[in-house]
Amino acid sequence: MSTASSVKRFDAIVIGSGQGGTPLASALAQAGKQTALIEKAHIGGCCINEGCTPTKTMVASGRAAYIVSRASDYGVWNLSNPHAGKADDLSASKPDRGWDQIRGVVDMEQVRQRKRDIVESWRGGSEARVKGQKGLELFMGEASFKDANTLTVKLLEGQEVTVAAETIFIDTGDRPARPRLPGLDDVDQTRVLDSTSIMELGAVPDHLVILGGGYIGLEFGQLFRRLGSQVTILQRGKQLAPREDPEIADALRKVLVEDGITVLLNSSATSVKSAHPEEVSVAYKNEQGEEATITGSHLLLAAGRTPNTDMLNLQAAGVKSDASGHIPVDEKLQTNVSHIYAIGDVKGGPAFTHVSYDDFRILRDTLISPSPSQPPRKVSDRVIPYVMYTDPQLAHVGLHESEARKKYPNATIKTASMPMAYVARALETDESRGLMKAVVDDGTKQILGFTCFGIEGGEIMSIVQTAMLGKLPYPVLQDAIFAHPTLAESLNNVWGYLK
Ligand SMILES: Cc1cc2nc3c(=O)[nH]c(=O)nc-3n(C[C@H](O)[C@H](O)[C@H](O)COP(=O)(O)OP(=O)(O)OC[C@H]3O[C@@H](n4cnc5c(N)ncnc54)[C@H](O)[C@@H]3O)c2cc1C
Ligand SMILES: NC(=O)c1ccc[n+]([C@@H]2O[C@H](COP(=O)([O-])OP(=O)(O)OC[C@H]3O[C@@H](n4cnc5c(N)ncnc54)[C@H](O)[C@@H]3O)[C@@H](O)[C@H]2O)c1
Repeated sequence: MSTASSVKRFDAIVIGSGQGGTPLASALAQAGKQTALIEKAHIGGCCINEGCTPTKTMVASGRAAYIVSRASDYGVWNLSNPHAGKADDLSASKPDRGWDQIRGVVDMEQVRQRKRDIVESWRGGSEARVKGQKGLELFMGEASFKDANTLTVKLLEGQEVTVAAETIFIDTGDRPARPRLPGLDDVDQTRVLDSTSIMELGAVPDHLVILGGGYIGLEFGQLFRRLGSQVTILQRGKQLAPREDPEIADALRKVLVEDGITVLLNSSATSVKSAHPEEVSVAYKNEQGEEATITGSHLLLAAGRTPNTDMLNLQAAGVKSDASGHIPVDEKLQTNVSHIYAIGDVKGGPAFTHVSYDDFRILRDTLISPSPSQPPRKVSDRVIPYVMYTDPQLAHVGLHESEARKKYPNATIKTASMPMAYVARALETDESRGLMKAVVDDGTKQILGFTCFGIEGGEIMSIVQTAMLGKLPYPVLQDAIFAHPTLAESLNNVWGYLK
């Protein structure tokens, strides 16, 4: 290993090629700032390589398997698997929905290859854009602070370089958390999966036991059920998706149970062991407080994520992190050291690609091209939507009922819940599971929050989000002409259930 004696100086350094860091580095370079982008693994960060893109690509394969399993519901023979005979053999009327047979017709290697191809093409596109950007130098290696303006980069090829800048942006994201469970390190590690390694499986697991009932546990749980695995989800809390409205979370649980997933609530894992080489067992405290054990072929760890700050040597720069390792920031994304900013998941709070990208926009509007007429937006100004890609999707924007009542104690808060079974388009397509729920201030008629747990819930939610952005009162949607029979048309009716 050789150490470079000189320091390479830049106007700005971005650490991490995540969803905010990559466009930020390009925007800085385009604004004439000599910029360094340091990335230790691959361009595009988690979203493109291990997060949104690969998971949603695989979820599409799961959806195809689901539709095949339901072919007879639509009066269609199972063309994908002529050996199975009439699609009736896989019909929804069977208690197990024919999942074992589906497993027999799923080519997991092809599912994986389709995912790899899409990831590679997205990553390649991002890489080409970064490498083609004038004024932007890419360092492939791991960065750590030497002092508040200087970083050491351990390049992937082995050498070290030292870089320095007046302004530094941290966009290092997070990684799967590994719970401290006795026995976890002693079992066959090929049977212990995280959100990255599970997408590299070449065969469908027999029985996937999932630790955690949040986004990752639920998206993968339903996906692998649809590909033919037996699935058991162990969730510590009293509901799945703990931040959601309890009515919605319960509807989600019912859908997953209907799909044949075993959901164990109020169940906290206590240890892991393996009595047989092809099995992994999780001991847990069940709802009654008794010790119980669940045994599967594989264990997916989906119990949250750990911020990538431990390797940054933040103390050398004087940057504070909190007990969880996240870097607290102010309204302008500044850390406690004024020339060092943190964006994306590493700062804590909602961990979504669109939040990291919006962090970039806030910095662009504050530091690179401020508007002469408008003050820059602040972190607290934004309303954050999100979609969990279960099927049906669980999409939400704004406040939940309990949050609205707490935030506006003197307002007349009303809520409307409408089953998706009342939506013509959902019935026609036989995809009517779930419900939508709206929260309004009935004094001002403003929409405070909206959830759609239903087919294409993300798209329906985005319509309501647009109305909220424009501060449209709900009666405007109630009386709007929507084309028939769209899913959007349901936004005429939901407000009729307000109480
Ligand atoms: C399985 C999964 C599915 C997801 N699905 C969705 C979804 O559907 N929609 C959604 O909005 N969000 C989704 N997310 C979350 C989303 O991926 C993240 O919120 C988003 O990627 C965060 O972006 P970021 O900018 O914080 O950093 P990241 O994208 O995490 O990028 C950080 C980068 O920094 C690099 N790095 C770390 N430390 C260093 C260092 N010391 N030196 C140099 N480089 C370093 C890392 O290698 C990485 O490339 C998903 C996440 C996972 C895990
Ligand atoms: N569609 C999307 O936007 C999407 C998809 C995937 C991930 N993500 C992002 O990634 C983040 C991480 O996802 P995640 O699912 O790992 O975390 P999460 O925080 O959403 O859920 C983790 C769950 O694990 C449970 N848990 C923790 N320890 C446990 C234990 N010992 N036993 C049983 N249950 C336990 C928690 O109660 C919690 O419900 C999410 O917060 C989300 O922001 C987003």
